[in-house]
Amino acid sequence: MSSVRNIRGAPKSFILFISASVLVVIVATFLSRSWSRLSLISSHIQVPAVIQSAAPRLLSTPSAPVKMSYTKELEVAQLAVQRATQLTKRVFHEKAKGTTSKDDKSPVTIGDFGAQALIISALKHNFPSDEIVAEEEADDLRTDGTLRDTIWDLVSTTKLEDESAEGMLGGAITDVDAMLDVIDLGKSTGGNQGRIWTIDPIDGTKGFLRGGQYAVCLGLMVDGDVKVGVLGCPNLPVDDAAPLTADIGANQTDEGRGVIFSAVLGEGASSRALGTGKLVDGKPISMRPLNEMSQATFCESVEAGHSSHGDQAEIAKKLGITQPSVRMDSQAKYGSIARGAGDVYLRLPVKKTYQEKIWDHAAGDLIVREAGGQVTDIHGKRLDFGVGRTLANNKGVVAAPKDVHGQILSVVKEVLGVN
Ligand SMILES: Nc1ncnc2c1ncn2[C@@H]1O[C@H](COP(=O)(O)O)[C@@H](OP(=O)(O)O)[C@H]1O
Ligand SMILES: [Mg+2]
Ligand SMILES: [Mg+2]
Ligand SMILES: [Mg+2]
Repeated sequence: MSSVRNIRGAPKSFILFISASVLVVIVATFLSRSWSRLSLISSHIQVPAVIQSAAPRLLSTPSAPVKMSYTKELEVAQLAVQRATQLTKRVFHEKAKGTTSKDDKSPVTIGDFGAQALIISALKHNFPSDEIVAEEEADDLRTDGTLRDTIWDLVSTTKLEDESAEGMLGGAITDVDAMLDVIDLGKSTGGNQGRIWTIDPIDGTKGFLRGGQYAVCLGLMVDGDVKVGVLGCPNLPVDDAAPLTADIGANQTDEGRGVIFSAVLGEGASSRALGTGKLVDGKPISMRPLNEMSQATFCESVEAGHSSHGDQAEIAKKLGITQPSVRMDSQAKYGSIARGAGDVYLRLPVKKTYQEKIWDHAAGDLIVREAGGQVTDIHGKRLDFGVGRTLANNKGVVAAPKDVHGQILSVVKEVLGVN
């Protein structure tokens, strides 16, 4: 009796509060059941395969997330390349580039050494047991104090503007001796076992010195197969649709220039503006469809000593191509055809004995293949990155859209007289 009397005697506001709470519980229960039913239905909806492959991140359902491979490797590689280009851009705009000559008479600058130090330091911080095949070594810097100190000056003052991005790369190298040791970590002999990064800190050093195109290149091979490729091209237009030219104008401004191309095996290729801090968003790239062979734009090296201009011109003529080729230094050629600014990249041997270096091709080869292209040597063999520091099993390069690669290759073989 007394309890009934208590409820009856309760204030109106208390009764209102209890009723509202009960209502909230009922509504919440209903919503949560409907949501799980909705999730169940959505997990049974079949998304067309073509859409799934184009936008795996967007269409992944909570029950079956699409797994992206090498996510950390890709992010570290892109940030490391972005940081290294900060250094190379400083040197590019300097008159004195600290150029010396290597044993093979090819040039190397303070930019090459500095970029290699910064990239290896980032890789070692994140993937300490991975091997590295890099172009440069520190021998000359150990005997030339002035050169060493100039490079240390650059390396110790180059960092990404975003703290978390810089932190991801492990921050600064501790001292000048550590820098020399870091540069020399790139001496792996390569091969087809395990994880091996390959670095070209400045590809197209001659272009870099001429005020032309160059690229900072990084690739990850696993058991001899390239899985991740990144190219930083500070002097190419950001705009994927910009007309193809290697020229950057007389006043060499950075305005509207600087692009990173990247690819992960099986996941497509993309481009994004080269920044100074965090990575900006990228967008997918693909080679352009070539309806008429006569309309194709060919890319080739500026240096006649690196690729035969005469053979290339004869091949183009036989294919009915009338436009002159676009000459461009570095792997910027691979990036340019991958985004459809050009169509075909030919690298035709000049010397029979020359072996192409893996760092000159690893990233570009993957980026073009992931953008819908095919890359082979002049015999039609895939580039083999698993036989050491050079492409000892290959001669030259033929990179073209998949559907016309065979047609171009047969003319290459005919002109060069090879099988
Ligand atoms: N005789 C030769 N044939 C082919 N490539 C050569 C060569 N001599 C040097 N190279 C390579 O050509 C690269 C530049 O390529 P490109 O002509 O497409 O710009 C150089 O890279 P580095 O500039 O990193 O040394 C170097 O490794
Ligand atoms: Mg070189
Ligand atoms: Mg190179
Ligand atoms: Mg180089």
